Amino acid sequence: MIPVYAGTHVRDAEAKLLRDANDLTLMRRAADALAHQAVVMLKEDTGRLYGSRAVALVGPGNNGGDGLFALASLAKRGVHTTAVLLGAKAHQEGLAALSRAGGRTAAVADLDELLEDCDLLIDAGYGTGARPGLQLPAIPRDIPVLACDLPSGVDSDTGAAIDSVIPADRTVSFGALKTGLAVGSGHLVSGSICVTDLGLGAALPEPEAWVVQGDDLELLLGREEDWSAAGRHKYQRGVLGLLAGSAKYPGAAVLTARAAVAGGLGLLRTLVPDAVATALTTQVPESVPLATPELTALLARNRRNEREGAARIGAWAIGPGLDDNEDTRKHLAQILAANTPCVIDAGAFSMLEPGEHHQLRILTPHAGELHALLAKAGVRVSSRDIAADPIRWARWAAVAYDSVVLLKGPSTICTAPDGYTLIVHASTPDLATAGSGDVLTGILGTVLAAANLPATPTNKDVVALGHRLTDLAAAGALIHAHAGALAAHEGTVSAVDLLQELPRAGRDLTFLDGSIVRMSS
Ligand SMILES: NC(=O)C1=CN([C@@H]2O[C@H](COP(=O)(O)OP(=O)(O)OC[C@H]3O[C@@H](n4cnc5c(N)ncnc54)[C@H](O)[C@@H]3O)[C@@H](O)[C@H]2O)[C@@H](O)CC1
Ligand SMILES: Nc1ncnc2c1ncn2[C@@H]1O[C@H](COP(=O)(O)OP(=O)(O)O)[C@@H](O)[C@H]1O
Repeated sequence: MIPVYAGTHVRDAEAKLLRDANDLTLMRRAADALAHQAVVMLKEDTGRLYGSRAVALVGPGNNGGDGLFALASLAKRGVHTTAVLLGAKAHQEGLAALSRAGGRTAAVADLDELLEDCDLLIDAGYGTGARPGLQLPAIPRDIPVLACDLPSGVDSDTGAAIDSVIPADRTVSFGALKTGLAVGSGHLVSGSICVTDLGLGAALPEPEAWVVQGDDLELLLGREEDWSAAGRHKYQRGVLGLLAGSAKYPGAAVLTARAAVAGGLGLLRTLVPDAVATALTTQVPESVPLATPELTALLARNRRNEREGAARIGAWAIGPGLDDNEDTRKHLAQILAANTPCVIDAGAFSMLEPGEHHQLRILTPHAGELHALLAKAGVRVSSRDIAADPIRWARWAAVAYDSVVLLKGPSTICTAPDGYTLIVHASTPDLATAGSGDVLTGILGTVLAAANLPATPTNKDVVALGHRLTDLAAAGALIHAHAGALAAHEGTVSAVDLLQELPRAGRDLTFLDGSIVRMSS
């Protein structure tokens, strides 16, 4: 897992470490790392370094300073370098270094002409010190872009980006991975990220979150595989209850059920409306229907916390395709009252109330659903605001609903009520396809059922269990993302494609495209 820090915290840590404002130690280290990546990109794109052309957008602060020192180092290696000054002032020592190395400066008015013959654009306009109101020049899409610390106009604390942001092919981030590069638009416009260690170490506060990597799966699942695992019977491998589907959305229940079964579940018990029952039995023959009278008896046993056996449902997956009506409200109330760990999605949100409870819950909204959940809790925030600061609003909902929240999107954010946060990067934009979220709910249900969590956590272990639940949520998102990567490898991705890749995804998760952030020193 890679720790993530708010950009302003990294800036504070850098300031703490420097003896005075004229100390250029860190800036030189940052500029060296930037120049190194520029060399790599120029060689990759043009096959040469000497005689190639690099243009940098240079802002008035230290970010611009990094860019000027990096250009100077490129100029010394035979690259034609030009610094386009965005503001009235620029870093003085950086300008002097560039001039000594034979580089030149130009005004924004000259940019279009310079870009006609340019092998690399370095975006060293604005970094962690950017304030709202920036406007950047348009850059043709075919020019490779290297961002200095973060693409200009990305909020390093939240990931919000201005409309004129220049998407980078690569970003060299200094000191630590910043939140603004890990989530939101910032993640989408930063390309491949390389983090350069500036030795900030103890000057940094606690990380704000962690980005999960493919090989973290076992750690997150916390599976204790000993010799007895092979001797487990199906009830010990996990029994999941499913409350899902409606005449309007029968497919959602089928997708969730199929995902749960493909994830390696012991047994699936299904509570679905008649309109869905036949489809479910035909398409998921492994599932066993659960009638209403049997549900009441089962839940009574759950309340007594009997550990295993056919009679116990270890976890519930609730919501995909669910209709808000009297029957489902009754069933939902019964299930929630039994305090079994559960994952709650989609159609169940309209029937959920904020407030405290004694149950381990994972809520899995997308930004639109989070907006509605927060509105019900008295918090007025638009889906757009949520996309601009997803960690903040996911945390609000986790507190309001006393639940782990898994906020879906290009970066999936899993957060516990105490603020513990994990980020899972999507492997492919193709994951945003109808039914993909239903598949995720099935995966999460299976992960929960297999985890053998206590039905009623005591106050003492509520924080630890919140973290465990967050880890499991991230594990589910990771498997989902990896299934997406495998399916995308074959072509475009549908929810059924994801299902087909699930058995493999859980097993061979060693890397995830798009989630790898390289750390260098
Ligand atoms: N603090 C340090 O010790 C280090 C900082 N480094 C670099 O320094 C950057 C932070 O430097 P700064 O704090 O100087 O901040 P920036 O260089 O990110 O931006 C601040 C400058 O931009 C101007 N500015 C910001 N928003 C504006 C707006 N909307 N319109 C017009 N002008 C605007 C400010 O007036 C100021 O001159 C980091 O991102 C990183 O690139 C690195 O050199 C490593 C060491
Ligand atoms: N732009 C995106 N790139 C990658 N993954 C995305 C993107 N947008 C959404 N996702 C993922 O796609 C899935 C969609 O879930 P959801 O919106 O619930 O779909 P549905 O309701 O149709 O099943 C989630 O796992 C989400 O994280």
